[in-house]
Amino acid sequence: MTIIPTPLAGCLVIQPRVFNDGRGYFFESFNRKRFAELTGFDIDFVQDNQSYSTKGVLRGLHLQKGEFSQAKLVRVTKGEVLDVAVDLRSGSPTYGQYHSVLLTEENNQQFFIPRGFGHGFIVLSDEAVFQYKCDNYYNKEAESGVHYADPDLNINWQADITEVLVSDKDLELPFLKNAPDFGF
Ligand SMILES: Cc1cn([C@H]2C[C@H](O)[C@@H](COP(=O)(O)OP(=O)(O)O[C@H]3O[C@H](C)C(=O)[C@H](O)[C@H]3O)O2)c(=O)[nH]c1=O
Repeated sequence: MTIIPTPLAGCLVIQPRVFNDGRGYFFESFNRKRFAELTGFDIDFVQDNQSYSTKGVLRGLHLQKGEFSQAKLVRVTKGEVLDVAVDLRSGSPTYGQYHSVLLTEENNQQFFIPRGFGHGFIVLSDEAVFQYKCDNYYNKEAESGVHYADPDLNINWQADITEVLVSDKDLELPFLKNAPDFGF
C-alpha cells in the first residue's frame, strides 16, 4: 500500500499493492493495522456503503454535521468517477479548497477523507459502482452539504455540469457563503 498526501491535510490517496497472476488479481482493499501504520490514522470504520450510478450522475457535496461527521475511505469497483473533497474545517488554512481524484476500477485507487469535509463525485463512465467505509453511522437529521456548482469553490468536475443528473435534495444545497455552521 502506498500513501500519497494531498494539499489538504489528512486527505490521502491510497494505492493498494495489487498481486497479478494468471488467474487475475488480488489486493487487500483495507487493512486497519497497515493503514494506521502508514497514515497515523487508526480508524474504526462502522459502516460500509455502496451506490450504483450512470454517466453524468453527481452525488454531493454531502456531509453530516458536528459529532455525526464521517471520515470516509472511498473507491470505485466498476467504472470511473471524479471524487471531490472540500475542506470545511473552521480555521483550516485550506478552508474552502478542494482536491479531486480520479478513482477507477483500473487504477484501484482509494481516497481517504477525514471528518470535516464535504464529499461528492461525478460519474465519468457509462456506469459506476462506488463503495466506501464510514467511521460514523448515518444520521439523517445531521445531513447537510454545499451546492456542487458553488462559484466560490469553482470545482472542475471534468464534465459538462449543465448535463448532470442530481437529486432534488442536492439541488437545494446552499452555496458555502450561505451555509449553516457545520460544527467542524
Ligand atoms: C447516505 C445514506 C443514505 N441512506 C438512504 C437515505 C435515502 O433514502 C437513500 C439515498 O440516500 P442519498 O440520496 O443521500 O444517497 P447519496 O446521494 O448517494 O448520498 C451519499 O453520497 C455522498 C457522495 C456521500 O459522501 C454520502 O455518504 C452520502 O450522502 O439511502 C441510508 O439508509 N444510509 C446512508 O448512509
